[in-house]
Amino acid sequence: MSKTVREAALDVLVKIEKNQAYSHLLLNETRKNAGLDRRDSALLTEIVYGTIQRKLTLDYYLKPFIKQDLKKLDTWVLVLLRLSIYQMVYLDRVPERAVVHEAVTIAKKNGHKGISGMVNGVLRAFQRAQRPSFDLIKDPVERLSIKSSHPVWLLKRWIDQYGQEETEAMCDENLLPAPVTMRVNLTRTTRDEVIHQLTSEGIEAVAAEFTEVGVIIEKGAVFESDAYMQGLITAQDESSMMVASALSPEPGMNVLDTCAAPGGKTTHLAERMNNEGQVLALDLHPQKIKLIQAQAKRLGLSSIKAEALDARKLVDHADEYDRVLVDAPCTGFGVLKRKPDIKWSKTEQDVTQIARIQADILSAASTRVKNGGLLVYSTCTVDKAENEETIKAFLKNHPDFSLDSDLKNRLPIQVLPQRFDQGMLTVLPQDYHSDGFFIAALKKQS
Ligand SMILES: C[S@@+](CC[C@H](N)C(=O)[O-])C[C@H]1O[C@@H](n2cnc3c(N)ncnc32)[C@H](O)[C@@H]1O
Repeated sequence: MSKTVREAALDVLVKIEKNQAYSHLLLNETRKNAGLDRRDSALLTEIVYGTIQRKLTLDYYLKPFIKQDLKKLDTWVLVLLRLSIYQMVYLDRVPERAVVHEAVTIAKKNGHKGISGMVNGVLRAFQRAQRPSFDLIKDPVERLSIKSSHPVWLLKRWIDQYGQEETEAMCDENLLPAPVTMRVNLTRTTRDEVIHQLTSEGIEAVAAEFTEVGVIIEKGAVFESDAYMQGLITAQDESSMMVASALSPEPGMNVLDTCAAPGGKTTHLAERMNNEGQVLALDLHPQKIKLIQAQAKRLGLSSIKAEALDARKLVDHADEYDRVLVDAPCTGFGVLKRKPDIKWSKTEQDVTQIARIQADILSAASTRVKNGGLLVYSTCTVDKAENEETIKAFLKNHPDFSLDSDLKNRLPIQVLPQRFDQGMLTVLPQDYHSDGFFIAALKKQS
């Protein structure tokens, strides 16, 4: 029997709550399998992401109506209440009566009469009551945490690293929908031509503001478009597009991309090189190599070669490269707009643990840079322990490398002065409404 949108949303959210899946992968799979039409598919995405994104606020709203500790509720009951309240508070187009009715129907199907009665009682009482003010929360960090639905430990780190004002701006930005951004494949077309083609296919697209190869999709199923199928565009955030500018590879060069899957930056590098020279793309996970190969094929980039390898083993290799990219695995705290479950699944210990892996990859990758060549380190996190501190520790142990202050001149945007520190750039999500990102350019002595 096929599922309704809310039943599908409940299934996805319960799995994510139990840390059994990543939201974007599970949502893609559910959208494919549940046979939902485009409208229901969009509603499913909105309910799932919205409920995860606003989890702490939703629990704050729920608490006055539940006698026991929320943690003692069955996971599916708590999640059902959260997703219902999310719709009542944040989705104007869904009538509240319909939300309550469907929640009660689902509760009846999944549980016993007592549970459906409780769900009915809580949601009806919530409907009648006034929402509690956040001003009732005395502690300022806790207040921001509940209001913006970010964990306290993460806020403390950000306030320490960026100050109160930037942290609040980052929290506000993280609650906004992420833009759908495409990169134009300049080996095949121009930005104007792509926008023209997309428009003729019924897709609303405009030139991106900060990068010369970016296109923002305002409406339409871009991944089903001919322009996408013909390899004229690739999904990529504007911040992430800056990495290729930082690395500035030239046609004919020998380039190494050490953490490459699914190939967003590898393909950008090959496009910038006009498909001349070679880009060797590595990734730890053999099953991800075919993702890189598929993208290279779709975009017509024969200069890309993809292989499985733990980048930490590069010390044992002999080849040297003009340009080396370490787009390191990271906590992903810069992409909370797109992947809100990261807020709840990652811990402070993860930051420390991943910073160690980043340092090891960077150190091994640096052995493959030619004299006078360039090494770029990037992440989609805003945590300084994974960014500036990783670079500073690297420079201490590698006196043959120095920060390349010319990075600023290669970037496609006017960088906010406070975000640039010698050869290191931090983009906060609120700066350009793009992903939070870090890029450091390191030059090896000639
Ligand atoms: C941030 S993602 C890379 C995204 C990619 N550069 C892009 O633009 O599409 C980090 C990648 O590093 C890979 N990875 C993790 N540890 C690695 C290691 N020790 N060696 C090589 N790749 C690794 C992960 O599998 C993941 O695909």
